[in-house]
Amino acid sequence: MDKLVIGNWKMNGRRSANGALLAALLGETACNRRGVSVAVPAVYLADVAAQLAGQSLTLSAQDVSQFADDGAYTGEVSAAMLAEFGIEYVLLGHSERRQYFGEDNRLLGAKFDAASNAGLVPVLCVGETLAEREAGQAESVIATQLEVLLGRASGHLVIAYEPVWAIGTGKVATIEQIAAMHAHIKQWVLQNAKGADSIRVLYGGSVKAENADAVLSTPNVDGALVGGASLNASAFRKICEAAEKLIQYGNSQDVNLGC
Ligand SMILES: O=C[C@H](O)COP(=O)(O)O
Repeated sequence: MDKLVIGNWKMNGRRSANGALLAALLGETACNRRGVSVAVPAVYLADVAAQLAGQSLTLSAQDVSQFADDGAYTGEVSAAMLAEFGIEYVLLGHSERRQYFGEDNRLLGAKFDAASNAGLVPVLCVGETLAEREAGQAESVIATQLEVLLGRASGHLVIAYEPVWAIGTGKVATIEQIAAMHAHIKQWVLQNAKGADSIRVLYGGSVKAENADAVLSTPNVDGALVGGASLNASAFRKICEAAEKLIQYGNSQDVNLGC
């Protein structure tokens, strides 16, 4: 059973510290393997791509331009440019980008198409705020965010469920909350986005070394999107080890949704 782990560095890093962190991760078989990736700030892509050359740990991006073709889009980074650096996954619609940059379904649809057409694997991030959850709106909010996939689902979909109230707070969602929402997401995709060959749903929101086993062994959790802990080699290694252990021994609790 695959357990994808993506470390999202967010807007963190300096060249020397990045090199030391990656050197530590590359020395760990649990981290330097297919199924583990680091999403780094765009300015460091060349550095990191060079250091990861020939390694199994892969490079991912945190965003991509909605404009597919080169042109007068100051400050943007196109999917074709990312593809030149061997990018595997590209995060789309992270809650921080929705919050600070107003990313909505229309924009994310264009980003999704640009990424897919360039051969990158989009990771569509969805998540509700605490107010939405407390109002009983969590599943409807997620369903609305998933509508980006309408007419676009094909190949191997990756979705990251990241309850906004669990990001960076140390307040990880309960296993029951995670299990319920991951099943909801997979059912929604099965019913509304029938073109998908497969769907993986990652959990993100205060995943740490101490909770990784429980989170990753939750039904319908296919991996983790890790923020803060990905900046610490020891913590990230322990999360990757938890994922690797489950790959070896399997996790047959997942609901078979036939996709
Ligand atoms: O992309 C990662 C998520 O925002 C989770 O971040 P966190 O692990 O620091 O809570």
